[in-house]
Amino acid sequence: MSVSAEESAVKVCVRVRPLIEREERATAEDSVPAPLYWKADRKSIHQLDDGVTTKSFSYDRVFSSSETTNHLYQDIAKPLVVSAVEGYNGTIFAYGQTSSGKTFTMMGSKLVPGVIPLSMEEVFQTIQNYPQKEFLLRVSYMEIYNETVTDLLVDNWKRKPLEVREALNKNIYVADLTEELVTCPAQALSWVFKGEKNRHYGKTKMNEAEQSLSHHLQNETTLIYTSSVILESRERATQPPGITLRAPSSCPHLNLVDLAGQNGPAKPGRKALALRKGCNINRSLFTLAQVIKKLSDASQRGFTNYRDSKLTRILQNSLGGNAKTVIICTITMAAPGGDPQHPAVQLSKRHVPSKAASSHNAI
Ligand SMILES: Nc1ncnc2c1ncn2[C@@H]1O[C@H](COP(=O)(O)OP(=O)(O)OP(=O)(O)O)[C@@H](O)[C@H]1O
Repeated sequence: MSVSAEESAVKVCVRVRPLIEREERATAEDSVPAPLYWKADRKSIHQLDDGVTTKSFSYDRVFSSSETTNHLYQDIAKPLVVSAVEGYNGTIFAYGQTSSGKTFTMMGSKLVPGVIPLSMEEVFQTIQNYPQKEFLLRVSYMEIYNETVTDLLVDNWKRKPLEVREALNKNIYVADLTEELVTCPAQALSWVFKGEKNRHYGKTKMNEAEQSLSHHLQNETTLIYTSSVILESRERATQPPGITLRAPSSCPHLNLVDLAGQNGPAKPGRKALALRKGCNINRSLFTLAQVIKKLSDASQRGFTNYRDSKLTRILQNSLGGNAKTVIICTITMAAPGGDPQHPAVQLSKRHVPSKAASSHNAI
């Protein structure tokens, strides 16, 4: 089975989150609105300098701040989840600066479920449409921290670095990664919650005031989290009793990945180790951005070196080939966009120095 040529196997989207209270005013005492650094339309975002568009970046889709998670899910994630049940590998990435809405989009809350719980429900609902197949569903949850892979479904004291290996059939796998058998969405989600709880929050040598912004700063050293649903299936045997003729099984992976916020340039107080970690964060994200660009843009040819980082090596079978990929860049209009390392800038399909850009209808 292969992804049909007319539909692109990689979709790059942007999700704009609504402004939060602290962004709505220029300063705490001020009633003046904070400046906006971006505007958006259905397929592009535009960098603003003093309200004037300076550059525009295009994507498969831009979701405005008024579009719900469910809307985003139905539009770009559901087709990929359904394909995973049908046998394609699939990966959904959330990528964005700290506090840009990755967790809101991927995990959501009880009231507004995110892409992960919605996908779990979908998987179990969709397999009902295939009574001729038997499914064996498993969940894993790993962390890539400083280019080291660990299993977040095992207790802290038992955790050790895991090796990435290649099987005889050329499939890449993480040796000894726990895969828990699941039989309903709630059970699958409970393993994801366990993995979330075991996340690694590194501490940086920032000053007290910075530490107090802990939720944001923790992400300076929070890296890459991948929860996967492994959808092993085979046709039910229809032979008379006593004859065992088993059809070959298919075993696609549905990977749901939370990528670290971008790690900015060196800040005072950060020591050498933290800097090395920064390089490794950037290695994974840089290599991923290169791979995504090559896969999503037919004009970008050449050898794709998946081996350049742990993330792309592990996801090698799920990127390109028999696979579908969606990447959701979360942004806020209130964060400056001039940095070429900005996630949305790194992953844009194309950017145009703007004149034409200002003629787009903003959303
Ligand atoms: N689309 C949205 N609609 C409404 N609120 C949102 C949306 N996206 C994010 N938020 C809110 O913005 C805040 C930051 O979002 P969130 O925690 O998801 O960001 P994050 O990128 O996961 O941050 P961090 O990297 O620090 O973990 C939260 O209070 C969240 O509820």
